Amino acid sequence: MSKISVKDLNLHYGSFHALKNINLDICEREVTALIGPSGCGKSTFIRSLNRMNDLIDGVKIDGEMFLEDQDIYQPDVDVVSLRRRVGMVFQSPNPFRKSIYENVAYGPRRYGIKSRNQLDEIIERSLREAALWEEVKDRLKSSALGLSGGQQQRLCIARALAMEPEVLLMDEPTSALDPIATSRIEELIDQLKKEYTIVIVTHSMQQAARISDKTVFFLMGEVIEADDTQVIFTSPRDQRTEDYVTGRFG
Ligand SMILES: Nc1ncnc2c1ncn2[C@@H]1O[C@H](COP(=O)(O)OP(=O)(O)OP(=O)(O)O)[C@@H](O)[C@H]1O
Repeated sequence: MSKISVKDLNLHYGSFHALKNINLDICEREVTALIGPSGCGKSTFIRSLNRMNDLIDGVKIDGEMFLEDQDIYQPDVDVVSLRRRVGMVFQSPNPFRKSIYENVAYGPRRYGIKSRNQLDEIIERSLREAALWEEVKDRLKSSALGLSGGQQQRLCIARALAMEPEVLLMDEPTSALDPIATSRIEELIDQLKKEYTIVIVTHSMQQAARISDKTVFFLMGEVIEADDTQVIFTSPRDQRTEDYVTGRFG
């Protein structure tokens, strides 16, 4: 079932046409990988899924983007609650200069949850879901900055999960991590897709092939091909997709 449906989406940064007529469905409880060469618009597209581009001066966006039955670009949409439904994890782990506990409690507190018991429950659930609980349960009050890079990234995932999102956007979440930390995050993504719809930008073809159900190939602001990951990597329809996934791209 389609969770997000994008229709004729165009995005301009000033006079630069960064996303060109994008039409795409993102399925519920699947991992969708966005691939393509540097500058093709992957980050721009993933940021448009929770209106993060609204924060940039001079951006113009046309088209429709439905999250279930709501067009998220309608003027009456509450962007704060949209970002609650569509959470985001960034390229470099960016925990706050606070304790592990307070990092995860930050969002729920801002939404007015004050009860210690309720917060404790949210923190434990989120850290468990992010496969970090066992490693940190005895030092929840210690600084998040004392964690390893991979643990910090799982903490950022826990922070996003604390808001009970429906969709999780991940922009190159493992590019700053070593292979072991990367494989832990990949295993985690595989678990999380049982409950969440996940969209991930990756520069690694192997990663896209390993973890995603669907793959979308972007080139110069256009979607060239979107299909089952297996199809994209074994029998793509477009020559440009084939050239890219086989590493022949100039
Ligand atoms: N804030 C901005 N203002 C103007 N142009 C921008 C802005 N952000 C991105 N762009 C341009 O839009 C195009 C797409 O950029 P984007 O970051 O989405 O690409 P990408 O595929 O994610 O690249 P990479 O893989 O290198 O991260 C690029 O040409 C980039 O220079």
